[in-house]
Amino acid sequence: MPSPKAKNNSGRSGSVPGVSSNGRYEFMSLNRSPPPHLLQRQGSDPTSARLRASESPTRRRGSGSSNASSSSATGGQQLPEEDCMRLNPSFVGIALSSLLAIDLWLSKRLGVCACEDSSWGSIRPLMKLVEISGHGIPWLAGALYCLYKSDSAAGQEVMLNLLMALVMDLVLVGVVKAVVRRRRPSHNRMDMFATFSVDRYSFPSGHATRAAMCARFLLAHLVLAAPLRVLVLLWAALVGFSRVLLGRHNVTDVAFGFGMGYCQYNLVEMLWVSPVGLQLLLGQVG
Ligand SMILES: CC(C)=CCC/C(C)=C/CC/C(C)=C/COP(=O)(O)O
Repeated sequence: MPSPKAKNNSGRSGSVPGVSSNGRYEFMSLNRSPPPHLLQRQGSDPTSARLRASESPTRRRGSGSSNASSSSATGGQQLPEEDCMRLNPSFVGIALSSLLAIDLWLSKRLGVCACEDSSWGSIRPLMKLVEISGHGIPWLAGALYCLYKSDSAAGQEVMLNLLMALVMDLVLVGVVKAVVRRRRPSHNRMDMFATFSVDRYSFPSGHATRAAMCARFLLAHLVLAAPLRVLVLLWAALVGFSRVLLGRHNVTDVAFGFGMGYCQYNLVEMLWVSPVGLQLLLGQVG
């Protein structure tokens, strides 16, 4: 929009704002005759001409076939579609790109253990221990071991369901990573222990999904004492936070991972294998 100052100036110097053939506002002198396509757009009434000039680019573009025909008749250029998009970006687009920019900036700032030389590089070995505590292999091995050692039907049922939950988590995270294909942050060092090929992608954080899902599982079925319940929650939060500190993930990867892991537990409850189902399963296996 032309500024009020410009409008006043135009009143004094005899200039009026107009829309040029390339879609941008420009001032032209009343002393010179305007191009024919502007003459046709503005008509004789200056008020309506100003109103038309203040319309959004999209509205201007779609305000009637007469414009298109006048522009083509006069040899004026049509505004390319992608220029219109840039001139009138959607609110959702702006919100998403802003969120992405904040995410990248924040993740880079928080990646203080990304390497030994980083500002908090000295606690990197500790963060790598936290990383291993949320890795798939110790969890799968632990659940298998407990299933093997458990002598009660109830214990076997819980461990079997935990094992299935862990496998389901690996599959779901693998699928989402393969679809989204978001690269890990540039400051990440790819020195992770035992990864699949999809683990070169960062969205969502597999450690965060597992931590959230397993925390809910433990709280629902295994850990009853209040202090231990707090410890489980702290562990899950630390696993997620360590992913960003180590530079493995952006903040949004971990946030989405926590949400996804939380929802995965609902799926585990829905697909829960009961003692009857377990007997049938074991009968078929045995
Ligand atoms: C028995 C078997 C096939 C186990 C595979 C366990 C495995 C390699 C899990 C991958 C865990 C991992 C490194 C996930 C990546 O986590 P992010 O938090 O970096 O996404």
